[in-house]
Amino acid sequence: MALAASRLKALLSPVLHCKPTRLFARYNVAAKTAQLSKSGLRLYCVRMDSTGVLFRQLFEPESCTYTYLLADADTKEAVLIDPVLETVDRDLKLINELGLKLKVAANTHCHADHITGSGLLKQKVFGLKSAISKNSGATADIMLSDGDTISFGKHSLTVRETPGHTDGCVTYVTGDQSMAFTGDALLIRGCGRTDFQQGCSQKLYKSVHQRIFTLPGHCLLYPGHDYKGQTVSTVDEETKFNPRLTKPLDEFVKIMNNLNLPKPAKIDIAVPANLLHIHLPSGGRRDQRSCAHRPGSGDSGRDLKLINELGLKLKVAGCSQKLYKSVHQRIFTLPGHCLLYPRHDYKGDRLSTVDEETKFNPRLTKPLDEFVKIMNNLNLPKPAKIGTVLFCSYCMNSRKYQ
Ligand SMILES: N[C@@H](CCC(=O)N[C@@H](CSS)C(=O)NCC(=O)O)C(=O)O
Repeated sequence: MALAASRLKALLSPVLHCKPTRLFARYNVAAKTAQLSKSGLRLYCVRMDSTGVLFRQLFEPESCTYTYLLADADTKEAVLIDPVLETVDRDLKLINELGLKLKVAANTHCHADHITGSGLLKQKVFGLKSAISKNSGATADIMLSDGDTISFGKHSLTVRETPGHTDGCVTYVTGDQSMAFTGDALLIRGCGRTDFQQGCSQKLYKSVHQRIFTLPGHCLLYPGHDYKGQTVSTVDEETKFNPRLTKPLDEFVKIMNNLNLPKPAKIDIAVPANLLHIHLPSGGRRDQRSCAHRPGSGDSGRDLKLINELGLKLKVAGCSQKLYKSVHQRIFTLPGHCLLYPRHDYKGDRLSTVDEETKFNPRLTKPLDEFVKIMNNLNLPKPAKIGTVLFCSYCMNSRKYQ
């Protein structure tokens, strides 16, 4: 019993050791053992202050990602920061159990190591809005800029742009500046890597020093990941003990240039999926072509293995009916003289016109049923890189997302 109590105290120390400011004296802090993972015991924190912010820190063990749930205890309006695809059902169960109304799924950035849960959540929660920085290159219902706020009941989160790990990284700060959700800009005693996705050590250093370390010293810092079982820190702690960011800029840059971290295992899938499907079919950009241009496409065997491991169903087939409707309603309705530039051509034709295609396209001038038959009998070999490239159309077609 005594051992359990001392262990709990040790686990809670980052929270309990915060300066007991007037604000914190009002916090009722409790913690509950939540999950066991590779790296040991995990917590999720339960905090409610007298102003009525309900808070949960949730953990996804495979990518070591933290998802944060914040809600107004009176109105029950809630925001979920950085949901992960694999834990959407767990998060929704908790949200329902607590009787909350999830309003916004807010991403701190376009993740490279896991697929955001925003899209799937949008399928499951009527009226839910996704949010991400306008600098992220991704699409969402709410495209955030510095200083924007996300409200939940009488509470809000303010957006601070903190680029460096990626161009579109933001930190969400509670209205009273008692908590900040730093995504991958600042990790506990660490920081996000800067070796891909527009990463820039100089930018990251400036972001952390100017936009995070300038918050009140007692401000609790909640990172996007932790790989060692740490759950929370404070501005005071990180300005004193962060082994990278307490260094002068030139030393920081050297450290970052020599991290030699392996690429995240899911980067080839996560980045395109997150860029294109921050919100999935209910309105996201459905541009399959873009997938081919995302960095890192390559090992389709590995990607297929991962898709299987994730229990996803790869359904790469398009839908002839949808395509027919799209072309007839959205392309053939353009002016007859409109020049059409295809994405690919295998015969050397570089352009056509609406007039020409409506008259001479051997497939699309046919009635729908004939078109479907033609399409079902093309018998083309699968593109060599299908595992990587068409992951995105998987997202568009899988029943899971429809
Ligand atoms: N092994 C993990 C990826 C670990 C990793 O690279 N984490 C990123 C954040 S997710 S892109 C990072 O910035 N780490 C910084 C650090 O110092 O660890 C995987 O394969 O997913």
